[in-house]
Amino acid sequence: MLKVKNIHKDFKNSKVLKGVSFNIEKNDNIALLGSNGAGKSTLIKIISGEIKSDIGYIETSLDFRSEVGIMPQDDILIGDLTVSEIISLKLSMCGENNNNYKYWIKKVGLEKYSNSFVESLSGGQKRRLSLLMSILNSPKMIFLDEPTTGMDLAAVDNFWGLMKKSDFTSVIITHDFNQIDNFFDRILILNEGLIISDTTVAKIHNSGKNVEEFYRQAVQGGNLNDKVNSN
Ligand SMILES: Nc1ncnc2c1ncn2[C@@H]1O[C@H](COP(=O)(O)OP(=O)(O)OP(=O)(O)O)[C@@H](O)[C@H]1O
Repeated sequence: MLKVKNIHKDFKNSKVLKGVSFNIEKNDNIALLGSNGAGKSTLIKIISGEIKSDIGYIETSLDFRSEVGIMPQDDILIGDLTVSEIISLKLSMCGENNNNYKYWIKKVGLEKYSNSFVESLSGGQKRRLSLLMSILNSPKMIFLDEPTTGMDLAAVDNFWGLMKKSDFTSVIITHDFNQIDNFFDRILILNEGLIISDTTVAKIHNSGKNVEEFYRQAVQGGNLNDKVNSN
């Protein structure tokens, strides 16, 4: 569905991405893992077109306006609109005029805030609204950058429950290792500007590890694909 080809990105003298390549196939649920500052958000911003790469390109036949949903790390919302106004705005920007959003607004638990101003929402409610904005037109593929940050426990549970019941092809940046083994089927680890591991959760489990153990070893000891694949 989408190919990431040889992406390089420098900021001033710092080489953040040094040749990142991978493919996303239909129905993949990919956890994009890496330490703070590894370049995960930068990669998502390049894929979504928010910033340009220095070298490399993205190949896809998907229409980013209507078929791809992006939830950035920082909420990009308009405070002096109401929740229902910002939803209508987003739907018209996607070229949509349907009632699908009524389904999703309930799913993220914001239905009673329809007439509230966005600026009056709490941090966790704004995060839920950002999530809603990325999925309300039922895109084929979603990129979520640390979606559960700031959410309370019930909202976090609700989020993972919603993801499990939905059939988005997804790439999610998360540090929530409690959920990774249950939800994702594929793991990408970004380390020092490169993908050091692109493997399946099934292979990790077959090697007798959980994803957290695999991740810790990968970032400490380099590429573990071979070790997992040989088991
Ligand atoms: N606009 C920018 N100008 C200069 N440096 C930047 C810019 N955006 C990101 N960086 C730097 O690029 C590096 C990667 O940042 P990025 O936000 O992509 O990391 P991340 O893996 O998403 O981290 P985290 O897990 O903390 O969110 C960091 O060192 C950051 O300071």
